[in-house]
Amino acid sequence: MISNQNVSKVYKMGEVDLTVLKDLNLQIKHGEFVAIVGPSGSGKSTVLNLLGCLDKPTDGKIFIDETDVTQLDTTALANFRGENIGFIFQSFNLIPVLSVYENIEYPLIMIQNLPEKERRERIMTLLKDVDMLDQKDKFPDQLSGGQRQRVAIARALVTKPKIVFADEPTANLDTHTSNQIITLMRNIQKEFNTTFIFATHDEKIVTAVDRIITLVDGVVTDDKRVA
Ligand SMILES: Nc1ncnc2c1ncn2[C@@H]1O[C@H](COP(=O)(O)OP(=O)(O)OP(=O)(O)O)[C@@H](O)[C@H]1O
Repeated sequence: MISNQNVSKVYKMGEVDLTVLKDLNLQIKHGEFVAIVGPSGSGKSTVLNLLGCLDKPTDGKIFIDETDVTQLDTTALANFRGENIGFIFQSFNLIPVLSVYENIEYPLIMIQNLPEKERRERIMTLLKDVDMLDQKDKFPDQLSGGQRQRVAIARALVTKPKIVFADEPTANLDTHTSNQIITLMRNIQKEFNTTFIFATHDEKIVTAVDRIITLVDGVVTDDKRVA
């Protein structure tokens, strides 16, 4: 369960304070498939960055299960992120000099001390799941947008995270490929009870999720279950 209490975020812009989130109180259970929607600049990415432990709130508390992540120092936060959280971005963020296989392997080498055999098994299973086994030795610039995003999804899942945050994961993809990617994430959610939290403008994602949280000017104005 992700739960936060009175979370706010203020960015300091020189002399000016820009408040982008006010008194956020959200609870998201394990296995939920949730979209955060709202106009550009409403604070969606900020919420993802805070709940995803990439950034700290100015005020308030964020619990992921029993851990108050706002109390962790930078190293502890990075370790917590590595063990519990995966990220998918609209720009894929693959490492250009690494092959598909190596891109997926990267978080395991960075974070977890897994034996080579288990590492290989996990990567090969995921390559099959995202239907990229025959592309495993290619480099990112030799792939289509949809293929890159499938690699990014495999990379986000290789550490077996409890929660995946996806910031506009379909923004650079055509309709058909977007639908494939959404179905892939839905299947993973069902199989592993992985929580997926999207920040998106994409109607295809909005119609696929179970819950829609609307943000306007840093405030939740609507939170509804749709499935
Ligand atoms: N590091 C930062 N420093 C200062 N202001 C920031 C920073 N990051 C975001 N902002 C501002 O905070 C507000 C919310 O930004 P955020 O990216 O969370 O919105 P969003 O809803 O995800 O927008 P979009 O749909 O365009 O991606 C915006 O006004 C933005 O300019």
